[in-house]
Amino acid sequence: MTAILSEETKLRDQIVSVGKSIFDRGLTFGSTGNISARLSSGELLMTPTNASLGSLAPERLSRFSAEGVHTGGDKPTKEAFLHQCMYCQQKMSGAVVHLHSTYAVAVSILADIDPDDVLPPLTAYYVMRVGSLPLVPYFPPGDKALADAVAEKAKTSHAVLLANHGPVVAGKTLLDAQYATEELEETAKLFFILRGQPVRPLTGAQREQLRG
Ligand SMILES: O=C(CO)COP(=O)(O)O
Ligand SMILES: [Zn+2]
Repeated sequence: MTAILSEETKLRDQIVSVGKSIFDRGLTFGSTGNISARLSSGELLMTPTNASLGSLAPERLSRFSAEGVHTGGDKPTKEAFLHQCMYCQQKMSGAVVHLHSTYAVAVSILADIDPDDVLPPLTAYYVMRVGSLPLVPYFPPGDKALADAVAEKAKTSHAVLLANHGPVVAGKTLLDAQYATEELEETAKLFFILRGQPVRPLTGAQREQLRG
């Protein structure tokens, strides 16, 4: 019992510190974005709706049973279904991060991107941490249809980009999900810096080497 409590306490504190770090560096703003993390019991902790990631309280995080029932804490994020879909499709995931990070959102609004894989493989770390990034068609935030559309794309990718909205990224741990989301945002920024210039993305063989 003590071990279970301490795992949960540590995870609650980690969600709060990751949220603050993300918010303080302007990677999401206002009350946008949400974070969830999975306990070894299968229960989920999630950020509450309308909460700023910069000032989360560990004891107020929403809690879900392994069966997906809200069992405690404040009213959960309106994207709770979306987070649950990511865990269903990406079985090894221990955490999911969703942000409204500016450059990734900007990419999600462009008319001429490849919906199967939005960003080119510009750097090794992008390939290592993100890999591929399918675009999920637009649905309003919190719409159950958005969660269903995410489930479809998340079958093949742990990172997806919501059209006219922002990224959703699953990771084995909360830090993995955080780092991958940050890598995605920086690559979106590079994409804009380099737009209109001839670029030399990583080749297929270079990508394979990183995956190997
Ligand atoms: O990013 C958001 C919706 O997509 C924020 O919603 P919540 O405040 O309900 O978490
Ligand atoms: Zn959102």
